[in-house]
Amino acid sequence: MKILVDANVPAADACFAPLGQVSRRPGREIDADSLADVDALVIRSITRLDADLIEAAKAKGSPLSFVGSCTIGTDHVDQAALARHAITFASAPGCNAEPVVDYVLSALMLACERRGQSLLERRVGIVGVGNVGGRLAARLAAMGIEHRLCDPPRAEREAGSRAGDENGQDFVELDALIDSCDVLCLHTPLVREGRHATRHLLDARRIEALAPGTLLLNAGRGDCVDGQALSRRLARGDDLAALLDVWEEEPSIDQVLAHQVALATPHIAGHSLDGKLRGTHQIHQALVAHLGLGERVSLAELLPAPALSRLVLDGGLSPEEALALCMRAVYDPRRDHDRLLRAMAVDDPGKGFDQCRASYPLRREFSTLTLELVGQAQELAPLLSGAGFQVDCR
Ligand SMILES: NC(=O)c1ccc[n+]([C@@H]2O[C@H](COP(=O)([O-])OP(=O)(O)OC[C@H]3O[C@@H](n4cnc5c(N)ncnc54)[C@H](O)[C@@H]3O)[C@@H](O)[C@H]2O)c1
Ligand SMILES: O=C(O)[C@H](O)[C@H](O)COP(=O)(O)O
Repeated sequence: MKILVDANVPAADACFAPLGQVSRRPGREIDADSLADVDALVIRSITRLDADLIEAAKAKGSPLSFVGSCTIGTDHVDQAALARHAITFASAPGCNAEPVVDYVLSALMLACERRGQSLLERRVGIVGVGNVGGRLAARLAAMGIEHRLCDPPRAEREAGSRAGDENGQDFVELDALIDSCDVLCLHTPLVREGRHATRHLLDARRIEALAPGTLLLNAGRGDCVDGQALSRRLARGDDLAALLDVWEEEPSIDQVLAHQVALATPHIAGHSLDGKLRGTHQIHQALVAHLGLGERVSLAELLPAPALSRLVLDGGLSPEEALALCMRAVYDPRRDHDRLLRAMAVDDPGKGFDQCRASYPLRREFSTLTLELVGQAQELAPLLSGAGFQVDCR
């Protein structure tokens, strides 16, 4: 069988060569011609697989019977159009939820430090409490950081049973969340229509309602926030800080907004090596199941050992200092902000955005670092393990 794989899918040969003949192509260049003789397609989020492309490929006689997206989000795929042609579809739920949470904690820590505030004393509102938002809530709870949850679809589904997360928190309405939190984190999918549509969920009215000093972070989808309204609000300079990983019109993002926000990153919140490999491997599993075969490679075989696996902490660090040190040892979001602004300055901005993602530096997850806590530093164990690190008390 012929398998076409986006050029930015890691471990494609290990996962797909045992199953057929693999060819690679940049995700934005996958068109009907390239699908003409392809049985299985493996993509990431930048390939817009809409009804027109699927119909055009089928009109060319494409034998396509499987599409796998190595991503959590699925808004780039018209699943109804695939179903009309009996094409099996699989995505990779949860594959990069952990690195998104690493990103959120690192970004919030940085923003709080810059403002001379303590992350541990802020109240975080989480919008969208699924794989990402749920894991964020769990880590915040373990770190003792106050948080509130907003997820109307879940609140509805779970009405009657206990609504809320594992820690027994109830869901609140978005407007109430905005009124009561000084940090707002968006982890919603892009839902274009229906009662719980998320396009411009944060519209001009809600952006106006954010109190001065609020930190607004979006790592869901760019269209969930009205970028123009946010840009107008930021232009007033009343101390709202926006931390954006996702943007409207990616890769040709609003250049004014990119320079107004406190942190601008090129849709890489989930781009740890671990998260990408989990995504590829989940699609490997889906494809072998589709073919009625067994797994050909395990995830453990794909994951290399981390370059930094152990750090020894002795006494003398405050909880905030220890957290910042350990987070930055694994992931420093300033690198991604600086890379993006540099890349957009020297090249066509859209190309620069894509280039930053395609050449993304190796990044591992908090859980790959073991912290050896010695003496007084052992008091930090609950906080540091709550943040997601492995902890070893001697
Ligand atoms: N920036 C990145 O790199 C990155 C990485 C992974 C995922 N994502 C995005 O984050 C989204 C969420 O990921 P996930 O794994 O948590 O997905 P998920 O499907 O597990 O959870 C999404 C949650 O959002 C809720 N939701 C839907 N509509 C809502 C609304 N109107 N208001 C509030 N909540 C609503 C759902 O009920 C669900 O609980 C993905 O769909 C993807 O678009 C981005
Ligand atoms: O939905 C997802 O999983 C994420 O948004 C993912 O990290 C997007 O990355 P891409 O597929 O564009 O490389």
